[in-house]
Amino acid sequence: MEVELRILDERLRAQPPVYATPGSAGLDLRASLTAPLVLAPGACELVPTGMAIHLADPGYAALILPRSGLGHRHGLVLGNLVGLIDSDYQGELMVSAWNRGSAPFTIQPLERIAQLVIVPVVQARFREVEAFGQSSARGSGGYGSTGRG
Ligand SMILES: O=c1ccn([C@H]2C[C@H](O)[C@@H](COP(=O)(O)OP(=O)(O)OP(=O)(O)O)O2)c(=O)[nH]1
Ligand SMILES: [Mg+2]
Repeated sequence: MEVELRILDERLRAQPPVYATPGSAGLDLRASLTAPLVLAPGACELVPTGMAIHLADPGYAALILPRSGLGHRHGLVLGNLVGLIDSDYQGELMVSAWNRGSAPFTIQPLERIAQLVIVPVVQARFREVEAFGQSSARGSGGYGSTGRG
């Protein structure tokens, strides 16, 4: 699949967004910052990535996810938990960087802070009904209805 990409931060030309390994699902996103950004414990800041994509096809979306190492070891996750990039969004990709940890975390300029995963999407047609046409094994059971363990 080919996706249009705009580089908004010229420094990214030396470090373009690439899949780190042939099997990588995520494309690392860098912090388009000119100075280090200190995130106090609990702080959340919107960080630009210096790039924009246009998926164009409503059959796709992109998700912004935390990087595992930063999230687990340093508490750097996302203020929106997951970022959803619509196929018609053409603006700069933004990362809601949230320090959920107990120590300050400093984001360095151009540091890889999150990752982008492109996923297929189904836009359904919804047909209103009075009752569902088929019963299912689960029915309306949820929230632990199948028990624990
Ligand atoms: O982490 C994120 C999440 C969203 N976006 C951009 C792309 C997305 O297509 C747009 C809108 O996101 P969303 O629909 O999740 O936010 P909203 O609060 O519903 O805004 P809107 O009213 O613009 O749809 O913002 C980002 O750059 N980063
Ligand atoms: Mg929205």
